[in-house]
Amino acid sequence: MTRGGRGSDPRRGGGFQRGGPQRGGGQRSDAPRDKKTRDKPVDGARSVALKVLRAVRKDDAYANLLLPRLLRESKLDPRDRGLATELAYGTARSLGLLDAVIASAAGRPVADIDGDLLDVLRLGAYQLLRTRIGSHAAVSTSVDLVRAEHGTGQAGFVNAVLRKVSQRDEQLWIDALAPSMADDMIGHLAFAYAHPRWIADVFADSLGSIGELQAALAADDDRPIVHLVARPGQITAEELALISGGDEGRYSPYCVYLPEGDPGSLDAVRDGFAGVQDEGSQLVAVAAARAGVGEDGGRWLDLCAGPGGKAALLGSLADLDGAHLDAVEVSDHRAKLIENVVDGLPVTVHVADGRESGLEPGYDRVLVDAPCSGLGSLRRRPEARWRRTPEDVPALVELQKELVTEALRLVRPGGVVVYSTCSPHPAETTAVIDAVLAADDSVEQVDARPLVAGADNDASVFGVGPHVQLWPHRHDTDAMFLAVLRKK
Ligand SMILES: C[S@@+](CC[C@H](N)C(=O)[O-])C[C@H]1O[C@@H](n2cnc3c(N)ncnc32)[C@H](O)[C@@H]1O
Repeated sequence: MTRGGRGSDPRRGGGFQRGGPQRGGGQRSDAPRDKKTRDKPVDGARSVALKVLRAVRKDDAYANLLLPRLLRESKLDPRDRGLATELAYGTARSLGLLDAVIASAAGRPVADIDGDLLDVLRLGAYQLLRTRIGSHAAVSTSVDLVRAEHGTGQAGFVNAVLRKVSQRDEQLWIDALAPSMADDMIGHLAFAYAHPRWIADVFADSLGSIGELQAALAADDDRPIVHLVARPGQITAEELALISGGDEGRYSPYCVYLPEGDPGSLDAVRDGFAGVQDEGSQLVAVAAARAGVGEDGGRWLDLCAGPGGKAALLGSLADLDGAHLDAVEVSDHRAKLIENVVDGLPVTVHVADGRESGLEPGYDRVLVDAPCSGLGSLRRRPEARWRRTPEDVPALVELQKELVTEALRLVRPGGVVVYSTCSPHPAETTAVIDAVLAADDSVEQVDARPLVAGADNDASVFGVGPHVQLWPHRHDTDAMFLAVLRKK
């Protein structure tokens, strides 16, 4: 490992002011690099992870969309692909914790560190604090990445900061930097499990106990296994489990858990008999298809349908039932994505605002899978927790209420509206339902639990009802919320 020049090793005590490296380090340098250092090969898995982190920071990229493309284009072997995935997603999830540690080790706020160097520091700090990768490998590969792009001076800065980070393990850094449990339990857990404080507050409001909050935050940090949906009428979950080597789901009759392997390599997925879909999302579509409506006239509606996961499942069920699904989506691009997944099904896609779709009332079943903060799928969207802000929520709540109100106008008496969010935020879930029920006495809420429990489960695994709030730590699903409303 290169030591990075005079005074860059914090354990030797030289070159640091107030516990941090020299002020000059970490700022962009245009100094020419010599060919020898520039050409030193860098680690392939870490390069891919770094590209993802950089695109997330600079271009607002989505890690879970970009990484699979970069992996396909790379020549990495399966082991290195796994490492790149762990490093890109793990680092993107842990940013708040990593930045606090880096700022302390560097002796300056991360906002004062060059963004490109900060990406490398985050990647290195993640390896040091949250993986079993040895500190020598974590530091030296980070130094190589910087040297290849920026030359020896900046590499020295990164070397110095990471060596300082490596002097404590994660728990010691948490002890040093997080609020104490005695003073601020939620603040402590938010820091330790790398969640913004406001999200930990929201989860605490919804869960009501510190023990459960800790379990929920920890579950967001676990890498979730892939859930497959077996499209009804095309393949059964039993068959899909057999050919994929997975296990049938606990709640959804169409779900298969795929603990390992690339779902894209399965013929059933390539041929459209199966898809990737969280079991919680499947249950929303299942509830919409199962809810009692008396005689079903076969007019079904999905009012917020893009990119089409639930529309594809509902469309398959509609096909088996002799029904037809109208799928509304405001975004042209996302409407095209729906078209791709409902090909051959009795589904018509409409590009329209769900609040004024122009569709005729009289639907038997309407699904409102509303645009929301997405706080329920943080484990599947690594960087999302650091992008969302509490200020995003009020406008979403307004839109959610307007969409349910319109859905209730479009449903016939005796028909049902299923309202769902991929968020456990009480403002987006129970408060929306309470407001709708208070405003319209022609609407009643139906117990959603028996609709999702399946034959083998007691409805009480979904709480006290009448709505269902799923959680990763309780149900191994995304934290989907669903409520079923019937027009009297
Ligand atoms: C949570 S996503 C729906 C996910 C979808 N049901 C699925 O399973 O794939 C919400 C969708 O609503 C769309 N949307 C947002 N505002 C809308 C509006 N006013 N009318 C209709 N769709 C809207 C968004 O573009 C987004 O595609």
